[in-house]
This record gives sequence, C-alpha cells and structure tokens, in this order.
Amino acid sequence: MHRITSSKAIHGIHSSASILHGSRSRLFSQSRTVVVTRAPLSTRSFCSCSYIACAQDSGLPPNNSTNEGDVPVDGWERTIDGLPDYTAEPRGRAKGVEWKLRAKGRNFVDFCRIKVSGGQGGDGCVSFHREKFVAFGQPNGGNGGRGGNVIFEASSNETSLQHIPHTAAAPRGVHGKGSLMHGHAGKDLIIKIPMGTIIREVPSPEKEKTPGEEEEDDPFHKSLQLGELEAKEREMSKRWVLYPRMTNSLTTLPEGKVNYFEEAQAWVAEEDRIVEARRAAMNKKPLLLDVNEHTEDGTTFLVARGGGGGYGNPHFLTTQNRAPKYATRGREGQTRWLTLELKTIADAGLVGLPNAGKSTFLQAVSNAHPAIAPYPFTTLNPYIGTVDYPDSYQVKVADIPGLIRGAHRNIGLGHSFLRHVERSKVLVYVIDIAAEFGVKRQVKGVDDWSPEEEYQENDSELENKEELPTQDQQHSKSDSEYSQPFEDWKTLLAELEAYQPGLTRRPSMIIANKADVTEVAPKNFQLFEKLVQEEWVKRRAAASSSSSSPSADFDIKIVPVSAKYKKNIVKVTSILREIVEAEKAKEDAAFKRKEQREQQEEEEASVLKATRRNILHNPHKSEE
Ligand SMILES: Nc1nc2c(ncn2[C@@H]2O[C@H](COP(=O)(O)OP(=O)(O)OP(=O)(O)O)[C@@H](O)[C@H]2O)c(=O)[nH]1
Ligand SMILES: [Mg+2]
Repeated sequence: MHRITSSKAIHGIHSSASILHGSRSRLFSQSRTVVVTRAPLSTRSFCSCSYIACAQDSGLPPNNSTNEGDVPVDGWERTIDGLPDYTAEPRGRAKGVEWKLRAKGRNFVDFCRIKVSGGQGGDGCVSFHREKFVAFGQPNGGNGGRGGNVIFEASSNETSLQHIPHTAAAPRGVHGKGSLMHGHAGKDLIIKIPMGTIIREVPSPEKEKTPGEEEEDDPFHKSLQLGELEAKEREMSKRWVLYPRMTNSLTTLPEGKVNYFEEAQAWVAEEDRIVEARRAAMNKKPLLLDVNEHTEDGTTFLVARGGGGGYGNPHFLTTQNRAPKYATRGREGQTRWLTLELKTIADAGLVGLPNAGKSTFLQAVSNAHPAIAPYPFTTLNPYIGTVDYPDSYQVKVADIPGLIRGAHRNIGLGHSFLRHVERSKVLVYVIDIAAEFGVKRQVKGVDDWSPEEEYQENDSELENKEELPTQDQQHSKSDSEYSQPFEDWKTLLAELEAYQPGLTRRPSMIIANKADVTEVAPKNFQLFEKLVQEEWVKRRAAASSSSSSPSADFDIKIVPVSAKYKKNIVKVTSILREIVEAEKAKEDAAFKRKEQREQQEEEEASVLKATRRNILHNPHKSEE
C-alpha cells in the first residue's frame, strides 16, 4: 500500500503514474510513504515528478490502520482480538523483519575476516650517469620506496564492521629511477574500526602458492624445460634487477677475474637473514588487539608492515667494483589473516525479551530514537543512547535486540547479539510486568521450536533444562504462585549464563516496565518482587559456597517503571548512575593497579638488564 501525500493537491494521475513509473518505485516497500513533490510549472510533466521515499515512522500507535482493509503499520494482519496474526502472510515492514530474522542478525556486521597485506617495496634502479664528454659516468640508480603499511584506526564514529573489506592491500613503493631519484614510499592504507573491536590473528586459511610454484605444477610449464642459464636468470630476477647483458656475471668468470656479483649476493643474503629473524621475533605471538574503553579515539595500530625498498646500484659501489650492474628488488610486504569482532561498549546493557519495552525505555531516558513497535524483534541491531545528567555526567546505555529462550543456540535473532551484552558493565533487565500467565506470546518462526527436544539431543547441557521449565511444568503451577515476569527474568538469566558462565553475576538491576497497565501490574509486581528476592538470596548463597565462582555480592533492585509514559524514570536513572559509578571506580582502580604493576615490572627488568650489562663489561669491578 502506498500512501501518497503532497504539499499541494496533486492530480491523481501524477501520483499513480509516478509510482508505476521506473524501477525506483519498485524499491519502495508497501508500508512506506511516498511524498510526491510538485515539479515547477515549466517542467511539469509525467516524468518530471520527483519523489522522495521516507521510511515509515515506526513509533506509531499499534493499530493505526487508516481504512478498513488496510494493513496496520507493523505489516501483520490482526486477529479478532486485535493482536498481530503471525500465521498470516506478512506484508510490508513485517516482511522485512522476517527477512532479517531469517538472516539471524547477519545483516548487522559485527564479525568479519580480513586479509591484510603491506605493500611491496619499490625496486632499486640500475643506472649510470651519462653526459657528453664524461666517459664512464658513475652509478646513479635510485633506491625503491618502501611499501605502504596497513593501519587500523580506532574511531568512535564507526558503529559496525560493514565497511571492512575482505582483503586490504596497501600500495607498493615506487621504483627508483636514474639520476639518484629514489622512489616514493607507498601510501599507508588506513582502515577505521569501531571502538570495542577485538582483532585476532588467525592462521592462513589457504597455502598461497608463489607464482614459481604454480608454474612448476603446471604440466605445460614443466614441458618447457628452461635452460640452466635461463633458469638461473629467472631465479635471480626475483631478488635482483640486472643490467642488460649481465648474464656474463652469472656464469663463471675467467680465472683472475673477481665475481663482484657473488660478493653482493652474500651481503644481501646476510641482510635478508637478519630481516627474516627480526620479523620472526616480532611475529612470535599472533596479533591480539583490543580496542576497549581505555583506547583513545584516533589511536592507530599497525597490522601489516610494508616491505622495504630495493637498493639502487650505487649501494654496491666499492673501491674495486666501480660499475655495479645490479640493484635489488623491493621486499614483500607482511601478510596477515585477521578476524575482527565487535563487542559494543556501553556502561549499561538493556536485556529483555522481545517487546518488553527496551527501546521505549532507552528513548525515555536518553536522546536516542530507536524503532519502537508492538511486535517482537523491532530492534535488530544494538543501539546506543546516552543518558545525560544535570551535572553533565553521562551513562551510555545499549539497547540490545530481544533475547528469547534458546537465543544461545541461535534461536530467534541468534546469539550474535549476546556478544554485545558482554562488554556492558551493568546489566539492566527489562521485564514486562504486565505479562500475564497463560497468554502465549507468539514469536514468528520461533514457536515451532521445542526446547525439550533440543535439550534431549544434547546431554551435556541437560543441567540447563532445570533453568528452562517446560510449558507443562509452568502450567502445573497454580496461578497464585506463578509469575510470568519472574519466568521471563529466569529465562534471561539462563540464556546469559548459557552464553557465558558468570555473566549474570555482573552488577545489575531490574526494570519492571509497563507498570501503567494497572489491571495486572500491581499484583504481578508484588509477586515478582517476592520471587526475585527469594531467588537472588538462593543464588548468592550458591555462588558463595562454590569457591571457584565470584558471588553476585549485591542486592538486586527492582523498580516499577512506565517507559511509555515516562514514570519513575528519574529514580531508575539515579539508581543506574550509582551502580555504574561504583563499577567504574572499581574498574579504574583495577586498571591503575595493573598499570602500576606493569611499570614496576618494567623498572625491575631494566635494573636487572643494567646490572647484567655492568657485570659483563666490568667483571673485575663486580668481583671486588
Ligand atoms: N503500556 C505500556 N506499553 C509500553 C511500555 N513500554 C513499551 N510499551 C509498548 O510495548 C511495545 C514494545 O516496545 P519496544 O520498546 O519496541 O520493545 P522492545 O523490547 O524494544 O522490543 P524488541 O525490539 O522487539 O526486542 C510497544 O508497542 C510499546 O509502545 C510501557 O511502559 N507501558
Ligand atoms: Mg527494541
């Protein structure tokens, strides 16, 4: 359905024609609004209508279908009760959601692989000074420039890894030229990466063949059988730039004549050996970088070095050899295979089931405007908002897509988003306190999944079965002792624990959202609070008895809130600030302690080094 609006009354034919015309119109999804602006009089014609499509504001009230028979804004047909009918064929925006659901969140790129290669160095040049009346001019070939480096730059403006290419190769250095013209260095390739990225070096997925090797395997090339001299020349040309007719130097020279080229080869081989040893020492450990909250914006990380430039022929000039007819080629740049993983950095992460009101809460407390709608999986990418306090203090809050039972097994939007919870200092559980027992909350494409079957399949995780009660178990409880919000909270805890053990012991608080639904919320809240406190005491006791795991040594606070009508928001934000500040102070103290320890270790190492050096240089003095 296209709803067409325009600033002036437009002729019906214009609107319908402009939508039908051209392939662009096909790009508009059904639930989008097409604004047709009127063209100037002189150019007003069928084709001159320019149109702008703007995405439908997703924050519209739930049932805003305009006329009878229209599809509501969320794209789902309604049942007789007015609830979205997920069994019907989705339309418009709902289709988009379904597509994203099928993609399991892969459209938001927070993990990628990249092959980075530094540029090859430019070749040196073999050249001699030529001038009228100057016989036998001196060698004047320039050196090649070094290859460009591949550099990662931490940037707070980047939010995803979408722009990261599969391969990134820095340009090579420019070759040297005659008249001692050295080549330019290759430009560094700078790739911006978002804060919160973890860079890991991984082994090369394929064994790359050198061009020579490829040819050797090829039967056609095998049959060609190069002559000995040709083969030698070819081998030489990989490392050396040879002057024309230099082949003489490659063969054995007559007796009494010194082969200076052999001498030069020995020097270069020695230098190659040193460079290789240095590279090997540097690359002993695979690269591991963490662009965390302590990293400043604009910090750079060199991930692949460019190769050094080749030497021009003056480099090989000696008192004996006055006309060296060879120069070296540039070195290969460094090649690495890396994985980049983005874990959103925020002070607090909103964790909740779909439709709990996480985005509504974020909008109520911060300057963010996330999509809000009355159907599950409205939020498909993590979204960060900043809560501003009157004294300019700021807390970053991340709205994370809804988790459902089995999220850690890639159900729903999958576990791809659980990694974004990992870096939040504080967890804020957003619970729909108006959720009623027995009202099954349908989630398209998820309801057909049976947790029991999954758990039976995998014995090793049977202990989680206890955490996730089956539907029958839930129904066996009497209504008075059963609390849907409490079950929801336990589902969240189980999912987080299954994803990363110990995650739930992070400082946390609970927001009992939708407290404005007065028919059910007050009764639900009382029971919920009681059950949560009982459960929390149990968990604390269990954690403190097991020495291996640190206990969640804090009281969990539960605040009733109405995010939609902005009730109790100040109370929540002040509690949130308290928790975040306490956690930050703890982290800063730990970071300072770590820094001090490292500094101390460095000082001790340098003192030890100096003492050793003293003993080596003045052995007698130390004996005295
Ligand atoms: N009555 C009431 N409705 C609310 C409140 N907060 C959110 N809602 C409604 O609940 C629905 C879902 O809200 P969202 O903020 O999109 O929920 P969400 O948790 O972000 O959902 P996902 O992004 O799908 O995970 C919307 O229709 C909101 O208007 C509240 O405090 N009271
Ligand atoms: Mg949301």
